[in-house]
Amino acid sequence: MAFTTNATIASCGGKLLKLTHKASSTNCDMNLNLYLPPQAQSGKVPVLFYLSGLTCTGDNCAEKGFFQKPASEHGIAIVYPDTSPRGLKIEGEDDAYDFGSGAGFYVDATKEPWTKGYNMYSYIADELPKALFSSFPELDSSKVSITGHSMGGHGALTLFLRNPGMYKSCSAFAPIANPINCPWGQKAFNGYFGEDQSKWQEHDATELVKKWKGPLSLLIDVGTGDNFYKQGQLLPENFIAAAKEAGNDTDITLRMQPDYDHSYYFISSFADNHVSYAAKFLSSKHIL
Ligand SMILES: N[C@@H](CCC(=O)N[C@@H](CSC=O)C(=O)NCC(=O)O)C(=O)O
Repeated sequence: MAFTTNATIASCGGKLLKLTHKASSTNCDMNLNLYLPPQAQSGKVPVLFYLSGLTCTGDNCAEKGFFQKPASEHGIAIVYPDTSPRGLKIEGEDDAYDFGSGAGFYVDATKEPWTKGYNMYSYIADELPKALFSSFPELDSSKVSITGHSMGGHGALTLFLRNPGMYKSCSAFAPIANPINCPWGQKAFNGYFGEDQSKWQEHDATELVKKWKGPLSLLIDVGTGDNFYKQGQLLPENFIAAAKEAGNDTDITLRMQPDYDHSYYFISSFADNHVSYAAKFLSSKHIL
């Protein structure tokens, strides 16, 4: 068994499993939470990955995101991964909230010493799903969607746009939508990639959407009271403008939610909408 189950917690009629496994891409043991809805006891269930933001582990959203209730109603499993490797003993790893531990940015670092395990792109896109699908036969590997918050919203958008067909749908809460043009993204990309701007562009949702071919559906929520939005860390308008310019057949819904901030009060207020959105695409009846 690839995973150790540290706890099994009853939640909304299903089970929240607190798991640990040894990951080669991140060069350390990784913790995560997996929510199995009640429907998983009698058949395969679709899977929604939730990527968390800066400073988070898989616990923040599992505890206060309010995803389990709608996931139980729709019969969807939720995967809540960690946001970086931990304890690699890289100098400076724990010095800042927005770089290193808790801030893996869902990229594979190309700059030393971060190459030692800061490979959250490969971990989320490849190693973790493979491990989960081989250990949990109740998870349907053909029906996978992705969502995320802030740094995790950037992760959700970029993984979706870089891997056409891998995910049935994508949505995001307050995503860092144009990291190459905001302080958080510039710090992270400079740290993980160095000055190679081509690498930066490969992990920028606004650059990636310009190259997207064919129809594109997305749901994005941002709060008008979000201080990080006001400081120019999120830049959702740049993403929308790039998608329009690219002339794609787009169905991108950007909802500016009045007064909401960047916190889990915001996420929990719209979690049911994002699970329902994924459910529509994960349903076998939905035609892509
Ligand atoms: N401590 C920092 C801000 C950290 C923060 O707000 N993290 C957000 C995600 S921000 C983008 O990725 C978060 O989800 N925090 C966890 C929580 O439970 O709220 C500062 O003071 O600026």
